[in-house]
Amino acid sequence: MPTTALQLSDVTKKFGRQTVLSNINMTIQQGDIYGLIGENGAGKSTLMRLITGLSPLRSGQIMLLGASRNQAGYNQALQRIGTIIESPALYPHLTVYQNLMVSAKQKGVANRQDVLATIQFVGLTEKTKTKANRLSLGQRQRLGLAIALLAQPDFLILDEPINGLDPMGIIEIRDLLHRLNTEQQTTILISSHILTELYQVCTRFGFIHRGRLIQEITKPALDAANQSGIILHVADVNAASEVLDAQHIKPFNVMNNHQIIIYNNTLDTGEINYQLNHAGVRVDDIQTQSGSLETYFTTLLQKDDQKGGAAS
Ligand SMILES: Nc1ncnc2c1ncn2[C@@H]1O[C@H](COP(=O)(O)OP(=O)(O)OP(=O)(O)O)[C@@H](O)[C@H]1O
Repeated sequence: MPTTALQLSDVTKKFGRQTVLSNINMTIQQGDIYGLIGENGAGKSTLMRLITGLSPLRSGQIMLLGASRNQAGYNQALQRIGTIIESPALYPHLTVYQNLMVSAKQKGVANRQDVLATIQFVGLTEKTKTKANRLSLGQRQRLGLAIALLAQPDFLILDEPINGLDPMGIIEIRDLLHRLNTEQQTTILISSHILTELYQVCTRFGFIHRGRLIQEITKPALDAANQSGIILHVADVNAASEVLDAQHIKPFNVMNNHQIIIYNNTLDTGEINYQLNHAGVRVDDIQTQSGSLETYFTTLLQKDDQKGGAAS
């Protein structure tokens, strides 16, 4: 039986009259790398701030590593997590080593060897004596990650940790997270707008839209759902939809004025092309492809919008 690392039950958050999070129910098992996906303003950071105690919880329940958000034990649970929420808070005029030492002292884990080992782990050994304000954005992100890792957390909560990194930097952070997860069984909650990257890193996904968690799905289930897709570019999506309906070609989704996705790439594209042409619908392009996390996400949002979903 997997052990639950984090459980949110009916978590709602309001700023004034605006409901920013609405009845969030979310589960992260120990060992998960859980990707939190949502558009700008969907509520990802707010959720992470609630979990990490940076924002008061007034409605709902959060259980973190067995401790309830409303009880004293929660502070001990928080000591077992490492976080990057928004930009890592660094002392610009202190060196990499000094920044880490300050944090290590605050966390009660100040030990020169451990600090140096953490610097090495995130690939900053050459920058040990460099001041934080002389680091590149990617190096600052890595320093932030090093600070999060100092107390050897069981659980990492990372809000946009690969923001602004170059491709090599992204790969390095990906490897690092994989290593933490496999070698130290660290559970990870991570948000990013770079969905191709999240897809590579995560074992589960949660999709948040306008403050509601509209779906949680494991990577294998996502792959299964994503397996097939025929992308049609047509002159008239309404006419094309009628033909697809009439021919019982389904399921499909109209993506925009010119694009339809048929979620079944075992169908014969030549036959579909023929049927559409036969009905007088101009087909500009037709191709099969494996679905991406991005396609899955945008389709999910569109379906949710069609249902009229909103937090308030
Ligand atoms: N302190 C605050 N006071 C009032 N409104 C806030 C506050 N913090 C966030 N919000 C609002 O809550 C909503 C969700 O913001 P949040 O930062 O959680 O989104 P996000 O999903 O992290 O977005 P992004 O991807 O852009 O970082 C937004 O509409 C935002 O304006």
